Amino acid sequence: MQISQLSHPLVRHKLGLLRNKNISTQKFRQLVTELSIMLTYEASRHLPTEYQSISTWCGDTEIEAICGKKPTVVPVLRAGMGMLDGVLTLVPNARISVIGMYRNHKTFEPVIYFEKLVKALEQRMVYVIDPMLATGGTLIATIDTLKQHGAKQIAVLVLVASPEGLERLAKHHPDIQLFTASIDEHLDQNGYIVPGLGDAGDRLFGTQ
Ligand SMILES: O=P(O)(O)OC[C@H]1O[C@H](OP(=O)(O)OP(=O)(O)O)[C@H](O)[C@@H]1O
Ligand SMILES: O=c1cc[nH]c(=O)[nH]1
Ligand SMILES: [Mg+2]
Repeated sequence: MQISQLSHPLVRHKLGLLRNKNISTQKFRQLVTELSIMLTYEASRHLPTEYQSISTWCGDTEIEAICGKKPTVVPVLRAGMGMLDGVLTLVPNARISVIGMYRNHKTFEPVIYFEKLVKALEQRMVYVIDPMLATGGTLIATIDTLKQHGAKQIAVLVLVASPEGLERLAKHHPDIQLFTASIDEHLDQNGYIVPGLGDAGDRLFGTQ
């Protein structure tokens, strides 16, 4: 699995702001959007382009345009929804495939409760978005599902990843790319990332 941890000062700064438990729900959402834009910028680096002829004020010229089937972005409900605006800011024509999954509080096993995917996944770049990669169970199950439906080129965008979750995900899905703003210290006994962000879904939706 190819792992990219963003080292840009804006990413480090905004992630630091996000870790503060005293920020408002509105501020938390805004920072998640800004970080998602930067993750998308990195993750979309390898989209293919082709040359096209256009007319300009000074005559005809060749420009580069992104080509191929439109990418699909896959927010993992709920918390992944918080990253969607950021991704669509840079890739506004992306198709949206939704997977709903929550983690059982005792076993940490993922439970799938919604699935609506776009067609022709095998021809698209697939961007999976979820702020937290903790035990890795949710993303392993999400990618299992996407591959069963034909997805081949998969990149995962997370804000914070645990070393334990990364190792597990890499074992199950060595062929994917992963982009993260931070690889944190460890998981605690409740399956939370330390220092992490706390419960990202609750902080985004204001349900804590
Ligand atoms: O790597 P894992 O151990 O599987 O944990 C990570 C998952 O847990 C959180 O979702 P949660 O279950 O809290 O659902 P929510 O998004 O509805 O809050 C988070 O958004 C991930 O989807
Ligand atoms: O630290 C964690 C782990 C799982 N889900 C979260 O929202 N935060
Ligand atoms: Mg949650």
